[in-house]
This record gives sequence, C-alpha cells and structure tokens, in this order.
Amino acid sequence: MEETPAVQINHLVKEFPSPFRKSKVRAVNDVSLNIMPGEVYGLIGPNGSGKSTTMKALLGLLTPTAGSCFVFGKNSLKTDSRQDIGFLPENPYFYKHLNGEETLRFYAKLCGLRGKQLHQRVDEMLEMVSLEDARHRRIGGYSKGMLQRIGLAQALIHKPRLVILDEPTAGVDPIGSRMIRDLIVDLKQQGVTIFLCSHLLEQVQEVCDQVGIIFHGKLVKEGKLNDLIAIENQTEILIQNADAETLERIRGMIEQQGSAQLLNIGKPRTTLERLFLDEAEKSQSSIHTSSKEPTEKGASDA
Ligand SMILES: Nc1ncnc2c1ncn2[C@@H]1O[C@H](COP(=O)(O)OP(=O)(O)OP(=O)(O)O)[C@@H](O)[C@H]1O
Repeated sequence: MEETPAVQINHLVKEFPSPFRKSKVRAVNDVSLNIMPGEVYGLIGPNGSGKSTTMKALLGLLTPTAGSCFVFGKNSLKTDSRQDIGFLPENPYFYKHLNGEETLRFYAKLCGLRGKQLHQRVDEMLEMVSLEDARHRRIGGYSKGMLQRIGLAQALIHKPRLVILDEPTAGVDPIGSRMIRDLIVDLKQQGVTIFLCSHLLEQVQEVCDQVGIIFHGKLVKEGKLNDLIAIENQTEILIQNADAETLERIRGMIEQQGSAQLLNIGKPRTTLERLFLDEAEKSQSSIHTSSKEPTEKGASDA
C-alpha cells in the first residue's frame, strides 16, 4: 500500500484583492508539492514570493482560490487536519505578562494536555529549548532568540507529526540559529516531518532533504537537495596530508588525459558561519576557564 504523504498541495492558487487596482494579487500560482513522512522540506524564495501564503493555506488559515491542500490525507480546510500540525509563525506573538512556563502551560492546555502529563511535557520542552533558567521570566523581557525558542516549544508541545516553521531563525544570532538548526535535526531523527521556509540558504542546505524554489508565486524548481546542487560534469577529490610531489603527480595525470581539465587545487573553505561559531565557542570556554583561575590580584589577596 502506498504511504500517505504528510503534505500534499495540489495546484494551489491564492489571490488577494488589491486595494489600489481592479486586478487581484496572485500570491501563489499553481503550486503543487508533496512531502513524505519524515522528510525535511525547505521552501526558499525572495520576499513576497508566496512562501507564507502557501504555509497558511496548508494550515487552513487561508482558503485557496483554487486547488487543495492535505495533511496526512486530511483536507486542510477541516479542523481535524490541524491536530497533527505544530506551527511556528514568522513573528510569533505571545502574552507578554505570562512567563515562559505559563505560556507553555497555556498552549499545552489548548492542545488538551492535563495534570501530570501537562507538567511533564512543559518541563521537557523548556529543557529541549534551553529555557529552564528563564521559565519564571516574563515573555515581555525575552530576547528575539528566546522568543523563537519558546515559539518552537509551543509548536512541539503536543508532539505533532508535522512541524511548519516560517523563517524559524529570522533575526536570531548565529549561535541561536545553530541551536534551532540542531533542534530541527533532532526532530528529523525522531521521524517528524518538517516544512520550513527560510532566507538562510546555508541552513536550508544543512537540514533539508527536499527543496522547492518559489518566485512570484510559482514553484520554479523542486527536488532532492543533493541532486539539485550536484554539478553534473565535475568530480571533487578531497585529499588529506598530500605533499607537493603527490599533488604535482596528480596534476600531471589529469593534464595527460585529453578532455579532463583541472579547475582547482587548493584548500577547502569552511563556512563563515562555522568559523564564527568556532571562535564564539573558543572565547566562551576561555572566559569559563579564566573565571575559574584565580587572577593575580585574587591570588595575592588570598
Ligand atoms: N492578506 C493579504 N492581503 C493582500 N496581499 C497579501 C496578503 N498576504 C500576502 N499578500 C501578498 O502576497 C504576496 C506573497 O506574500 P507572502 O507573505 O506569501 O510572501 P513570502 O514569500 O512569505 O514573503 P516574506 O519572505 O517577505 O515573508 C505578496 O505580494 C504579499 O504582499
């Protein structure tokens, strides 16, 4: 028997009335895509290309002008399709006077959790997004990174099978972004299906199995990430500890072969993000070490 897709979007069209023109704005133009259970799908595109509108139609928050959306086989317009979904909107809004723990308890109750199960799940989520220390702080005082993490925790509180993340790392610094990325990888390992959109292409590349590129509401390219980014007529050979003589011999062998052309011999580059995170980690651990070591003054005072 064929497996039911976690997400099925069929020829979705969404038009909005335009306040200044007689014609309508076509935000999504005949988009079709499928996401199988356990896959991580990244929808990428410039501002205003229709990513959020596609997600909102899948969530049943917008009615399609044409076409249809299904979540694990249930039509998105039916309320019960939402039971399987966790959603982190682009700019999550919370009650500012509640603290982190109260916020999660509120969402857990909305999802039908009660008693011991509710308390356990709230604790688990606060630990998962590393906000245990901030559980009693009012949400109004949370930083952007903390807000995204509590947003992620509310999206996951009821153990959804599908998680929809609209720009999960928007406005979050690289360390916070890395943490959210790691959480996405953990969810994927647990078999959760993830549908996300992001402007951070490097992150999409790190976590997604499938990618769709959307421009002006149209899906212009779609497929497995590794197939899309492979350069068909090139081969990469990565060698460690090769001396100059070996490299020269390899160069000679390639040059002897008529059609082959050596494009580059050089050192592979790390990413700027990786470099930044490594340096941040180093300075964090040196602060940690120096705070344990007695300073000269402290030592003489002792
Ligand atoms: N409620 C609405 N009423 C009118 N027009 C809308 C509405 N929502 C979205 N649009 C328009 O639809 C188009 C697609 O918007 P959408 O928010 O889906 O893009 P996006 O790709 O998510 O952009 P961003 O990356 O900036 O979040 C834009 O032209 C936008 O102005």
